Amino acid sequence: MKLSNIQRFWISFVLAIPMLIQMLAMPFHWMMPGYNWIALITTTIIMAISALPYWKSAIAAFKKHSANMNTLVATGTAVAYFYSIFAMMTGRAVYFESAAFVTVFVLLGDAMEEKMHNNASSALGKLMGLQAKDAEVLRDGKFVKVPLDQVQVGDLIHVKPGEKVPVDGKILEGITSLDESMVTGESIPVMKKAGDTVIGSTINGNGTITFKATKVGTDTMLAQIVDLVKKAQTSHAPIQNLTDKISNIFVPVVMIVAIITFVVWYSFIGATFVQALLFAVSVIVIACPCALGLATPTALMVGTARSAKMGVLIKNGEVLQEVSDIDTVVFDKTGTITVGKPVVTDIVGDPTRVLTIAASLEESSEHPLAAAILDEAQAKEISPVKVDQFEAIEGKGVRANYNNQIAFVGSNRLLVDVNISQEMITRAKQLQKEAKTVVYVGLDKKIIGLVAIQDVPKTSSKEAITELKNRGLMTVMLTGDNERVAHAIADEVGIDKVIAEVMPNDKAQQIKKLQDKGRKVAFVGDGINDAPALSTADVGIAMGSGTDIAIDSGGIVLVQNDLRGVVRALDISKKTFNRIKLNLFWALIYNVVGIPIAAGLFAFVGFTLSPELAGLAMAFSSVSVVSSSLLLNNAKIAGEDTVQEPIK
Ligand SMILES: Nc1ncnc2c1ncn2[C@@H]1O[C@H](COP(=O)(O)OP(=O)(O)OP(=O)(O)O)[C@@H](O)[C@H]1O
Ligand SMILES: [Cu+]
Ligand SMILES: [Mg+2]
Repeated sequence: MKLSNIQRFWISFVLAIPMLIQMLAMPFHWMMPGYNWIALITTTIIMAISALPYWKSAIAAFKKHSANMNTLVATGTAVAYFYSIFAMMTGRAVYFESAAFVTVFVLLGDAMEEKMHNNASSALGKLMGLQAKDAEVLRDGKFVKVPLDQVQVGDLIHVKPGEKVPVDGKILEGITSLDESMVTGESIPVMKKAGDTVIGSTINGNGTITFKATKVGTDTMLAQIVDLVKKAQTSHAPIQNLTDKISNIFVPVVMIVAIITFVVWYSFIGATFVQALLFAVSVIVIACPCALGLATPTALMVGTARSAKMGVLIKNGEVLQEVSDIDTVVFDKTGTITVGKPVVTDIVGDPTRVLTIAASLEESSEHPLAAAILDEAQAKEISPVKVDQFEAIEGKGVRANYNNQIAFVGSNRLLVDVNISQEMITRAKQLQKEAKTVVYVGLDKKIIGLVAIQDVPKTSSKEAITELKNRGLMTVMLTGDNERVAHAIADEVGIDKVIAEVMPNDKAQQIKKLQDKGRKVAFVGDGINDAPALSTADVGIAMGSGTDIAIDSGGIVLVQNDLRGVVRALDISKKTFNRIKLNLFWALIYNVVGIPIAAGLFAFVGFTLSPELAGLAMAFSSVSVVSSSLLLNNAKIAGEDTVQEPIK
């Protein structure tokens, strides 16, 4: 049977109670009958079930010629324990309580960490518990209730007012509002209609919908979020390497200091062998750097869980640490700053002719601009005609044979060797200044018209960018679109710098350029075609799209398609990382101050620490570090509109 740290703590604690009573009774000169034997037996059990793992780890480290925190715990407890056995056999005073209490106190820190871990995962468990138990699924022409695990991709599901959406899917019929706060952190219900995606475990408002299941079981968004947060919580932050390094130097140094303490007290000051030994043991115990070991993981655990509740998924500790150094945020334009749903606003030239040619060519394109043109054609009841030799020219447009003539639709980069009227050029510039993307439609080496397409900024973009600028960050827009359009949109949302007319493949290169200038860059994109840019940046922030959050290239995934998530990600990461630094500082300071006291430097003013008091002080430092991490739950984060239930 393997005991948990919490169990080991309680067993040791209960067993140590007789020794506690004896310690408290000491000033009254009361001696527990048979105390030595009671202490021997209880301490032996405590050593066997609670201290042994520390000893084993210390021995394993010793064999590899290294030392760790357990080396200190093991040495301290072993010295006190074996000396006491020797003392008992030779009729001297015993110090079993030192060995016992130090073990209890070290375990207190470990047990607290375990408890915190359990709570964090049960909070995640609660998130999973939000799932519906069953679903009303269409089977053999009728909607019937089936258990959740029998729902399959493609099933048609009926959701009534107030019910939970069982799995992820796409609405086929009905209009409703959904409370998605449990997944996205957004407290305002979201309107949903046919064609929109729904997320499993969200709560239906007062409409009735029928939707088609697209993701079930472990593929659902909620399952993915839980998975991601779990991984993040057990991940490593680079600053931890520093902790390990400190421990590596620290432990041998402490052992030497302990030996010096013993020698000085015994040989030079003339203390008894036992007194000198106790000073040395106190030094070893108070130096135990377990608070140092708790500083990073506990803060990481709270920080990542907290951010997940706000719809910001930070993949690991390394990302969290990187984010706190960021000084530049680069945004993709389409779909990131803008809504990503471009609409045709103006047509220059013969509208029917221009749209017919444009739509015929765009039919084979997957570009968002193509979708806008096709929507417009459909609205005007213009049907595309078949073209041949279709060719997509990346970052420029499309070309094809239209009625045996070469036709193209695209940016001004395609305007080589073609005739264009001065009037068209002027109109194009004008439209671009209105933040509209101009697409030229050419036929047989002549521009026959323009299509102006607008993609408006999201309402939240300006606020988010202002917040980022308030925090002293430089904001940059990166786009394949025309310079004038890019500037018009940048001005609208307050972006500092524009890098326009960038070929899709060069986006990563542009980020590299900024990095070469010494900038620490975060790139925000939709994760669909900006994977290279996302992975080149120091931190890649991928905007969630629909129900898919398994975006590999981003270090951070925003569940909501909203730039305010970037601000939150930044704030939480900074706060968590600062907390880690504060924790480390306290853990270190505490050892620096504690060791001289334990070594008896203040004995001349009558101030000394017995090993068990040193153990108590050490436990106190662990407890304060854990509490400090928990306080992250209460830290204020910008834009947090709901009162969050803290994760303990
Ligand atoms: N299928 C297309 N139809 C019409 N024009 C196109 C097409 N593909 C590209 N273009 C032209 O090339 C330009 C650059 O395209 P690209 O895909 O690189 O960037 P974008 O989607 O406009 O902007 P962003 O980089 O912000 O996503 C577009 O602005 C447009 O003028
Ligand atoms: Cu410790
Ligand atoms: Mg694009």
